[in-house]
Amino acid sequence: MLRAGARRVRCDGAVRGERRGDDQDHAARDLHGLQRCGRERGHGDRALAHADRRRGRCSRAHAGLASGRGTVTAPVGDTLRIDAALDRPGFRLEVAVTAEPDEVVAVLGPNGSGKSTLLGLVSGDIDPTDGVVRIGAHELSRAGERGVPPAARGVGLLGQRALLFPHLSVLENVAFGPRAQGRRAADARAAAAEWLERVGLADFAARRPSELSGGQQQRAALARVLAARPRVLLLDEPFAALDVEAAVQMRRLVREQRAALGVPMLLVTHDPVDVVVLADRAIVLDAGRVVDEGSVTDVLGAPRTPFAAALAGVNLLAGRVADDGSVRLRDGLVLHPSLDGAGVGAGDEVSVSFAPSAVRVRGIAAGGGDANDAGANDADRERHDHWRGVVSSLEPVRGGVRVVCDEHPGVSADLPTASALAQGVEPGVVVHFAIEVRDITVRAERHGDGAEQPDEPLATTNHSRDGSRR
Ligand SMILES: Nc1ncnc2c1ncn2[C@@H]1O[C@H](COP(=O)(O)OP(=O)(O)OP(=O)(O)O)[C@@H](O)[C@H]1O
Repeated sequence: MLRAGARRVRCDGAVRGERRGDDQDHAARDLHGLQRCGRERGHGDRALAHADRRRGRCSRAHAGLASGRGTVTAPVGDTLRIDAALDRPGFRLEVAVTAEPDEVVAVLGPNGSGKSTLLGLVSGDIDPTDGVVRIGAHELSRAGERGVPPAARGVGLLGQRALLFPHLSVLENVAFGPRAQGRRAADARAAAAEWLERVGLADFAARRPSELSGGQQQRAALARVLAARPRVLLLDEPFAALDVEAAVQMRRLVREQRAALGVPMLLVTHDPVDVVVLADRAIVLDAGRVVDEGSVTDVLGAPRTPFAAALAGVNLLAGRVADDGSVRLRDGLVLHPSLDGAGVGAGDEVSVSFAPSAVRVRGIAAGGGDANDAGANDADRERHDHWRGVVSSLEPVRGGVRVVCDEHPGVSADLPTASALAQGVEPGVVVHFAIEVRDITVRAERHGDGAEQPDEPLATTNHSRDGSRR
């Protein structure tokens, strides 16, 4: 069946998981090699030669997304659905994740939480132990059955390293996908030239990858993936190895292309900037389970998990709503945030989050007087929460210092370096903290869904940016 406007994709049973012929397997391996490997010198030449021979022998042999006779509909614009589990010794990934067409879902989580395993289920590197992976109505894999081979899935993968074929020109690298899919050399080159134009590399088409900067190589890799017209795009920390400027350009490029692509995308990253710039939704994995999911604003703005809090650079603390509507944190600090919309009442356990930069820090004048409190009127007290503490640590953060006090070790507060110096904020001194209550977010604490329950206040400094726990 063909649907108007849908991209026609050769199937021959591939997307139904049926056995395919040798020619197709060759082509599939070639394209998969293109997307995943590119390491082996000579692989690209051999693969191109395969593609050429294949065309001569069998005009119906296509890899991945080629169109041709006997095609079935596999439209761009299908939803990716992963409702599957994978067992390994000591680890089980069990997830239900969907990504709509034109939606970027950020996959977040600490090291070893299962992010790569999730991508592997989609790319076909790993078969599920239970469940199914689908694009639209097409099953890519089902537990216990032979899945669609990786290269026939129409899944594009852009990783940290460009992995271009070193001995091919940039143009030939990008043309590789269309050629492996059975397009004529002239067409494939024309398509490659168009993609190079789109990624701003038109003038570099004749160069070898080694003659490009890291950022340019990654742009060429993006062009190569997109020239293969994927139905799903997997982005596995694609900007992590780039310098700041190149990463900015690549993010912009991916953002520009995503609308044109109209395919579901999974983005694995440890960088909150990637999430904010590119993602529509985020899921947080921990020990193989989805422990939080929602809009980026929800997941990073009002995090439920220590990992998301660390990624977003916010304080995340556990507490309980008191009878008077205040929130008593486990370390004894009492705050008065609005509970509107949080769906919680007296006695409920909650997560409280706020940015360290939202906390004002003032040194207390010698003699114990508290300048802030002294000046605070009733209206001010209603708008702010105040507390004092003895500074236990100072650590540098961009543009300033992060202050933690003995009494509330889960609460970080940031202030400009000049301000810290001027006020004599240093370890051992007593300081005054204040926060506007409107800057505090409260969410109902979840129970029974596998979410990590913080039993201590969890400081933003407990996790490194790469997700490892310190
Ligand atoms: N090939 C493998 N064989 C056995 N166990 C594996 C294999 N690959 C990963 N694992 C284990 O599976 C679990 C999930 O690993 P995975 O690579 O998916 O995590 P991740 O979230 O991608 O981590 P990172 O952020 O470090 O890349 C870990 O416990 C890991 O040790």
